[in-house]
Amino acid sequence: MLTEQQLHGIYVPVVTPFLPGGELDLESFHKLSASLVSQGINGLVVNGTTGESPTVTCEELSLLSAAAKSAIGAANVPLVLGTGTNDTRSSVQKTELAGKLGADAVLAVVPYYNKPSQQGIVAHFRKIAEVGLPVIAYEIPARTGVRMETDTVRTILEIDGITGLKDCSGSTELIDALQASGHRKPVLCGDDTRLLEFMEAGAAGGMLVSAHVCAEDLLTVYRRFRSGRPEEARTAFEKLIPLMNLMFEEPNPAPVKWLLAEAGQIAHGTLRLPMVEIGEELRGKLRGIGVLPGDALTL
Ligand SMILES: O=C(O)C1=N[C@H](C(=O)O)C[C@H](O)C1
Repeated sequence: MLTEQQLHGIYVPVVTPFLPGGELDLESFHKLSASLVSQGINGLVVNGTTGESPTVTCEELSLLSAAAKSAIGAANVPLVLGTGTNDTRSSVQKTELAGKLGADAVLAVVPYYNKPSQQGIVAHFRKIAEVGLPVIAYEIPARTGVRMETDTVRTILEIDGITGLKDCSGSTELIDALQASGHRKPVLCGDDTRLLEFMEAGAAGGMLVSAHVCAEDLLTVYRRFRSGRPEEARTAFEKLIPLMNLMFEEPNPAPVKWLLAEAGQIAHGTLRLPMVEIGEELRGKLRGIGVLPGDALTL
């Protein structure tokens, strides 16, 4: 079970590779996960936003979880499964399933689309936490359509079993307020280009789609910062920003899937509708960024 101390560093919300017909490509998933683990990442997140969770069935989640566990092997890398939906009952059922599958924690997004009140959001997280598996609450208002107030986040972080927060709120306002009021549960940054800004504000690391492509570089940034070398961390980090920006020039995970397929790290860049492949213009920009085979970024 994930502890607060383990919720630090660079977590990777791994893509869910599909075959051209849309079926799971477990072979690519296993290969990619094993490669990320061997690069020293601090946590593997399956079925997050980047994993196209709205399209993944419970049966598929079970297969992905087994493949992820096999890829992790004996490494000390926590497995986090995305179980959040906009229906509390189904989020609880998926979290129970995650427990049976041997996950170390779950990632539960703020309910999207149905626009719950702040009290409703707290009640949702209480129910999920009651399952007994560590929960990482996931704030991403640009996707969910509802923003948690700071007091709501404080209340949620005080619930037993809520281990920390993944913050994709778009600024450090929330983490600044949490730090100012003495809240110490770990916060992971989910906005790739803001990782350093968040760590300066007290974040324990990041859960970042870019880590598929530059895990070792992000780990270098993280370690330099944590060992008291912020300027060296910044020098390394700034080199990654153009790549990170391209990862969001079309909706995530389409850019990263295209790049991983082009680099031969997954067999196909297939997405499930309503996500579609990136266009020619972005392909050209990604080809020019210097991360395809033989072009590794060096910090
Ligand atoms: O899947 C995730 O976890 C992430 N989702 C964010 C998004 O898709 O907007 C981005 C972040 O890098 C990780």
